[in-house]
Amino acid sequence: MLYINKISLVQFKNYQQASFSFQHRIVGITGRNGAGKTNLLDAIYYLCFTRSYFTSSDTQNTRYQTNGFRLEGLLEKNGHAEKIVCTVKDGRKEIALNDDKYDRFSRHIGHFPAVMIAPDDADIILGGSEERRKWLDSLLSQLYPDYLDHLIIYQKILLQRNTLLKNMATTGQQQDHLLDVFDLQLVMHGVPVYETRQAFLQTFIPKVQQLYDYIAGTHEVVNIQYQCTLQEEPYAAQLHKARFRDMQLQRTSTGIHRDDLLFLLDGHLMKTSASQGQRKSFLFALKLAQFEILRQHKNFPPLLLLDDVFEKLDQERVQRLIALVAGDHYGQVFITDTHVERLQQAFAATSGEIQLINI
Ligand SMILES: Nc1ncnc2c1ncn2[C@@H]1O[C@H](COP(=O)(O)OP(=O)(O)OP(=O)(O)O)[C@@H](O)[C@H]1O
Repeated sequence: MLYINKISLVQFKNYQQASFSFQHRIVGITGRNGAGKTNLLDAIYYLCFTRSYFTSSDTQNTRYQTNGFRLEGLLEKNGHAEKIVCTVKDGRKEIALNDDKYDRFSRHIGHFPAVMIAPDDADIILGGSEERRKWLDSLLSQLYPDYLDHLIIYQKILLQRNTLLKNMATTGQQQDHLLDVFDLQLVMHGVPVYETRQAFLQTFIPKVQQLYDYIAGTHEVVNIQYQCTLQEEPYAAQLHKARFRDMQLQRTSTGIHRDDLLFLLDGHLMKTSASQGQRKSFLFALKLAQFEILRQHKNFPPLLLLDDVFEKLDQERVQRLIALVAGDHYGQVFITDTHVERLQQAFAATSGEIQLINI
């Protein structure tokens, strides 16, 4: 099991200094708009992922007019006490697990799995392909450390290759030998990422379908189509063929950095055809399926961070969601709402005892 027992925040977003202790499996966080409910969930997320769910800029995570922040979490994982400390000062970040500093933050990913469901998630459906890759990468990185390693190296090589293409255009100097080296490395690290994404989606889709039917309360066929240029022909051949075009474009036009996922409902593209309610149900199904996969893989449930769900779903669907997360195979659940009574009422019908924190 994974529990967070206490979190302390110093100069994190709107918090000057605060700590919160969590005694129950279900924790309700209430407070007026802008009180800092989402920021508290994000602090928990930060300790698990070494970054905010909402922004990659630590300046935005640092309280205005200060030069850094500190987060400390006391957790319990499978009976062992764990302490995570993250400090950011003058742009320098350090993360330590049980007082041991990480050389590479990516080593932390996957040890403290968590799933966040937040209002901005609609971008996964409505936004560009980058949003969908970001979501998929975050999930697969928690499952497979190798995946994250390949991805990090791939992105580094991609950047170098694109810089070379630009330099070649500026100087007029052909550097085929160097391009050959980059291409080889892109293949070495891109193909495993492609294979992992492809294989994962096969097992993932049935889970999303099952959860969609449950949350929506009706059956519509859900599908996720993986789109990758590597499906067409071997990557090495593709890079070779595209070299002239890449030189003209001054960027790498083929590879897993261009992948996309098509979300379909009854065969129609969700982005353009689904109703708002259908999209919301799908997002919950997607995130809860993610939770399910992580739970099976880790042998314990991840932390579940539910932000503003009452504003997003109608009462019937909220009640089905609450019944699900209050059940035994869910672990610690954090849920925010502006209305204390609404939160209490939602859990009243379940056996889950709720701790309420008003901020
Ligand atoms: N870097 C920062 N420094 C200080 N305050 C910040 C910083 N970033 C955000 N805030 C403040 O945090 C508040 C938003 O907090 P948060 O989103 O957690 O509120 P909330 O309780 O979830 O609100 P809602 O109910 O509207 O969703 C805003 O008042 C915002 O000005």
